[in-house]
Amino acid sequence: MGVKAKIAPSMLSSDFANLASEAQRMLDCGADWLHMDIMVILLCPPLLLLYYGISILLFLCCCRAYLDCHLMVTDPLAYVEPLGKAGASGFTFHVEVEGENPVEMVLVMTVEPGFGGQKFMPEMMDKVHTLRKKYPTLDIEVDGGLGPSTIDAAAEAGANCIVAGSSVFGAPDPAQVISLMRKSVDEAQSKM
Ligand SMILES: O=C(CO)[C@@H](O)[C@H](O)COP(=O)(O)O
Repeated sequence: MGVKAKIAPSMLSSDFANLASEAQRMLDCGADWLHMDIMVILLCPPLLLLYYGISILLFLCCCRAYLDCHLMVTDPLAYVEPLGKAGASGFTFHVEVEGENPVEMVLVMTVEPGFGGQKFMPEMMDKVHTLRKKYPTLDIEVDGGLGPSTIDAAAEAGANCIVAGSSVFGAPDPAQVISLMRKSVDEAQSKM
């Protein structure tokens, strides 16, 4: 058995006016984590900012800080090479995956960030596959376009942390979607 599946509904697809109850609903449906895009507050009208800001602060109080590294769609995998190995170029930040202060998770974006409901980019799976081969115990997260029709591609490439917004919040039975995605990750991990 490889790494544990962690299913993280993206709160970007939730009802923002009821953030706390939406979060609880997802936890009741079996979510392991709740994914929050902080960029959302930049898009809020000023009067709503305070309300959302307080909600988000309360929400974050219940969260564990996670040391991670994001790979945007156009970011090369070399960003997460160990420091000494890849060397640091003038404009590139390299992040240690192994060593004294390793990252705990690498997030491979599978859409351009901004909004939910976008199409999954299967070509990003090469990054996931390469990372998984190199780092068998690393938490590898994918975010964007994940749902019942795309989960197998991500799971088979080696992703174990799954961020999913519209497929979970838009489902008549979110618990069933969460469970299906967990099963796909568990099955893929059991073969690794
Ligand atoms: O960061 C983002 C998009 O910017 C994601 O967290 C989305 O919220 C995922 O939504 P779906 O693609 O699953 O609908």
